[in-house]
Amino acid sequence: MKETITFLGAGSMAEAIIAGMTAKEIVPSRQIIATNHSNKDRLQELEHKYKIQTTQNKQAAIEQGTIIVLAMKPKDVKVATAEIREFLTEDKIIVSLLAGISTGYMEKQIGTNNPVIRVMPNTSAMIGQSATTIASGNNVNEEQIELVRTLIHAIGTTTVINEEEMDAFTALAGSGPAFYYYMVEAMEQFVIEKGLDKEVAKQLMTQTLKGVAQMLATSSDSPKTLREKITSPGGTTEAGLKALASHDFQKAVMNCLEQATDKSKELRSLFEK
Ligand SMILES: NC(=O)C1=CN([C@@H]2O[C@H](COP(=O)(O)OP(=O)(O)OC[C@H]3O[C@@H](n4cnc5c(N)ncnc54)[C@H](OP(=O)(O)O)[C@@H]3O)[C@@H](O)[C@H]2O)C=CC1
Ligand SMILES: O=C(O)[C@@H]1CCC=N1
Repeated sequence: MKETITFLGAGSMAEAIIAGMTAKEIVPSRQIIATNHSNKDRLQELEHKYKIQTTQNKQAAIEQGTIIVLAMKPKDVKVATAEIREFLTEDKIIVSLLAGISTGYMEKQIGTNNPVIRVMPNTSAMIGQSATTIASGNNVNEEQIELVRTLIHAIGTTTVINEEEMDAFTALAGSGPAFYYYMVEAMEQFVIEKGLDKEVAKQLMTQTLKGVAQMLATSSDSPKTLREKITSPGGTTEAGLKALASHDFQKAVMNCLEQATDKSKELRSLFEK
């Protein structure tokens, strides 16, 4: 691919995408540029690790990039876009990773007719396993969305959605890995309390999770049926599930997703002023 990709922001998500893209060699490493607010050490770390280019000169970073990835926190978007506006020629595609922030706001904030595509990846991009959703703004054509899809495909699956669905999909897939990790952390506590071998337990837990993911992806059974096939009457699974139900597990999970979805909306209302 001939594109040059500039990351404005060099934190966790930028690194996960850079790691995924460089591993797949979708673009040569030297065609990836990263810049940030002020952390020079971080830029050096990324340059060293992924052989990409880094710079503190935002003008140079933007001028060289054909695809500009906004990878700062929503709270920093106003300052960040103001800093680059004058260097944005209209041929550049803007990809926004920002949770909650709409393409409409981005278009207004940038104040040009640049195409804006909103992308919600997750940190599994690092190993090419992100479940990424994409929604396009007003100035985007099919070719541009396909280009970004191809690029994002290097970090996992890509699904084009309506922008109204983005808040809920941010909860499910953008934040989603953290919710699964949280469950594994609880299992780790159990492993510690029982004095089990941590390495053995880790291997068993990760293989179990991989198996579950594969079953969900390939089986024609619903999650409920899959669960029921494990649950012998009067058995161990039933005992465990009863304990989860007694702590309102389902309610807790639904509430977790509801709160994450609402926060995405709240970010929009907070920063889109
Ligand atoms: N982490 C995740 O799992 C996911 C994150 N996202 C989205 O990605 C975005 C980044 O998140 P994450 O990587 O976790 O955040 P981090 O806090 O890890 O990184 C933020 C980066 O933004 C940089 N930055 C701040 N201000 C500016 C500026 N004015 N110009 C250029 N760079 C700037 C920071 O630079 P410095 O260090 O120098 O201050 C830092 O490199 C967020 O909007 C988030 O919603 C989306 C999906 C998943
Ligand atoms: O927590 C956040 O706001 C970001 C967006 C999705 C995952 N991390």
